[in-house]
Amino acid sequence: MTRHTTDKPVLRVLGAMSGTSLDGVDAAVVETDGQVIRAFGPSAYRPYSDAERATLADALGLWPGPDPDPRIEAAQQVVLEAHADLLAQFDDIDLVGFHGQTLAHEPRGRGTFQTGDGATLADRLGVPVVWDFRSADVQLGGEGAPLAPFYHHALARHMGAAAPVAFLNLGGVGNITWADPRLAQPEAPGALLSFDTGPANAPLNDLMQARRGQPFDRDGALAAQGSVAEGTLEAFLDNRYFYRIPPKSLDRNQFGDLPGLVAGLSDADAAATLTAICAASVLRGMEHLPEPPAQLLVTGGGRLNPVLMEMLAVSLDCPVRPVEDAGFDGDMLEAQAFAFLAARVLHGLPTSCEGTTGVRMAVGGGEISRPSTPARTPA
Ligand SMILES: Nc1ncnc2c1ncn2[C@@H]1O[C@H](COP(=O)(O)OP(=O)(O)OP(=O)(O)O)[C@@H](O)[C@H]1O
Ligand SMILES: CC(=O)N[C@H]1[C@@H]2OC[C@@H](O2)[C@@H](O)[C@@H]1O[C@H](C)C(=O)O
Repeated sequence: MTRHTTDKPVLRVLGAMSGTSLDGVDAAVVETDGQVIRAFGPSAYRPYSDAERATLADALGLWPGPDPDPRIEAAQQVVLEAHADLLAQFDDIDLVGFHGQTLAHEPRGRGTFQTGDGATLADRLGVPVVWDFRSADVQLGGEGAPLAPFYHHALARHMGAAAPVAFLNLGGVGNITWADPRLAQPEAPGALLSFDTGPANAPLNDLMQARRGQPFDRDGALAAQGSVAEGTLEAFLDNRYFYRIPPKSLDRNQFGDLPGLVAGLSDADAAATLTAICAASVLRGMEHLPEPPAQLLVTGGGRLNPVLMEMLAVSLDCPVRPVEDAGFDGDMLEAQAFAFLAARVLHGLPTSCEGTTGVRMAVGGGEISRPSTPARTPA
């Protein structure tokens, strides 16, 4: 499919994201030339089974070494099968953007590691796959994350925004993007600033699993019954991460054992305090933005938590809204981002820059794997 909007062909790209919450794989189609969003296509979700999630959780924090590690191999297999299963359901796809599952992230140390073999996936699907999006950025001195900001910039322009917009993603970890749509190119100095804000849902999920045997605090129901332990919150906010100048990024468990920090509290107070820890991290992050945004658009599962959204709304000066208010899909926005980024990689365009990851020069990260045998054409 080759329709032209700018100087690059518009492709029908399928993006897939397996996030830090370990809940499942999101997949979504975007029609794009990597610069302009032509249309949003279908999407689908494939949850991990409890056994698959346990296999992934077992491999968190592991790095590939000289000898194969069976825990990493098992995680890689889970990621491959879940993606092959889900992505095969889509028709007429020109290109796949495959994020994989982050197992470890240490940009100032050992690097960044997303498990998932794009070459095998390309063979299985019979479609070219762009993958390993983060390594090149880290190799050039960047944080390797967040990478959705170039897509956020395209969304801000797509919605016709005339003033800076902030996008807040509340997944397992939180990240924020300040995007100025008045600048046409995302890599232009001043067009973007982004960074990870702190822990978002991951510690609350871990608490719910440990204390209630539930995967998350649905609708903030437990937190709504509790009170925030202000001393614990203050102690948490002492962390030097909040004083670091962005760009900056986080590993899922970099703040240590947060459920342990609230161990002495009742279930409800512990949930309220971990929810407040997420909101307060965002407030700290907002202080680093170049100027207050006209609005804060919230994506990711945390936007569905009314207690968390209320904590944000009462403390911020700008309107706080779910991305749906701007016509976007907050469940699929990151999968769409990796579709958009895949198109950029294929077209030789950058996917990160100094304002998004701190990388020295704008870089297009991602390996392109083409199927080694042509796709079967139906008889
Ligand atoms: N109705 C709800 N009420 C409260 N929390 C919710 C609700 N729905 C989802 N969540 C939270 O959102 C999480 C999933 O968010 P999301 O799918 O954005 O994460 P992810 O993509 O894995 O994360 P990341 O962006 O860190 O990679 C769930 O684990 C849960 O904590
Ligand atoms: C290393 C890594 O996988 N980071 C994820 C994680 O989940 C949220 C936050 O931490 C963000 O930095 C990033 O994902 C999003 C999709 C990003 O790169 O924009």
